[in-house]
Amino acid sequence: MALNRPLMQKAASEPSSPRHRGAGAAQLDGHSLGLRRDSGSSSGAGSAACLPEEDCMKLNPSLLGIALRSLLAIDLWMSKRLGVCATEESSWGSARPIMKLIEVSGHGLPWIGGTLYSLYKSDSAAGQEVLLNLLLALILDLILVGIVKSLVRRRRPTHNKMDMFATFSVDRFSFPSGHATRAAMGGRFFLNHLVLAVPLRILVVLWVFIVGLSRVMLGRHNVTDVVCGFIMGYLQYSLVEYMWLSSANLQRLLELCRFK
Ligand SMILES: CC(C)=CCC/C(C)=C/CC/C(C)=C/COP(=O)(O)O
Repeated sequence: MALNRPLMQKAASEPSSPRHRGAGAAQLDGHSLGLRRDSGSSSGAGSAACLPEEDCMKLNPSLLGIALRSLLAIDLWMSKRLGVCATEESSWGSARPIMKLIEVSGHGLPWIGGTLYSLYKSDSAAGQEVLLNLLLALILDLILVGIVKSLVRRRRPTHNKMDMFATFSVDRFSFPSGHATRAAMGGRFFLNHLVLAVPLRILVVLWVFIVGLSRVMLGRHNVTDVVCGFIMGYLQYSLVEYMWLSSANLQRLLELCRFK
């Protein structure tokens, strides 16, 4: 294989090689993932034709790459079509105020504020334990979503009107949807820690899905941002359960803080 190495090195050093694209190309969107055909053909069919079969396979798009690109193309197309409340002038523009109300119901501010207020009002040890764990879960969610958003750096859909209230700078990015992670995690939290009648349990599940759908309808997110947000929020809840702080441990933690 020594004979092929210079050729392989040449191919790898082509500017059109994904490895050599700038930082902007790390952004996960339709453009950077090559929905357009590459204009530079030197690393394409032309040079691939000169290589032995196994090297050709390395340069040709893999099945996984094609599947990913197709999924992204479908995602962008579906998200654009579903973004019917993106502006007042959109086809369902009159439903925008109700969508924004749903947006507020999944925002971090009322969730964290509501939990702090309930904690202040709570006079039972069991209630305080649940609320403190919910507060920690909400903070963990903000941190994890912030980290993933700043790593993936996917831009929000072009049809989104950036008029959200109380956002962090990472919220200019869209993957994953913070509302979706919070809704999925908060929904699971409610279902597991509140004794709710069946109609209310159904309402919680419906609310989770409506929050997710409203993100796409408002044009804030692509479908995959929301689906992955749901998965991430679901898993975050499992992590919270795993790291659950009992009231005895919380007491010890508070004493430790007081001691310091
Ligand atoms: C008490 C305190 C510091 C709360 C911060 C809550 C806050 C500003 C959270 C950000 C929520 C937000 C705008 C998330 C973005 O959601 P996407 O679904 O658009 O990703």
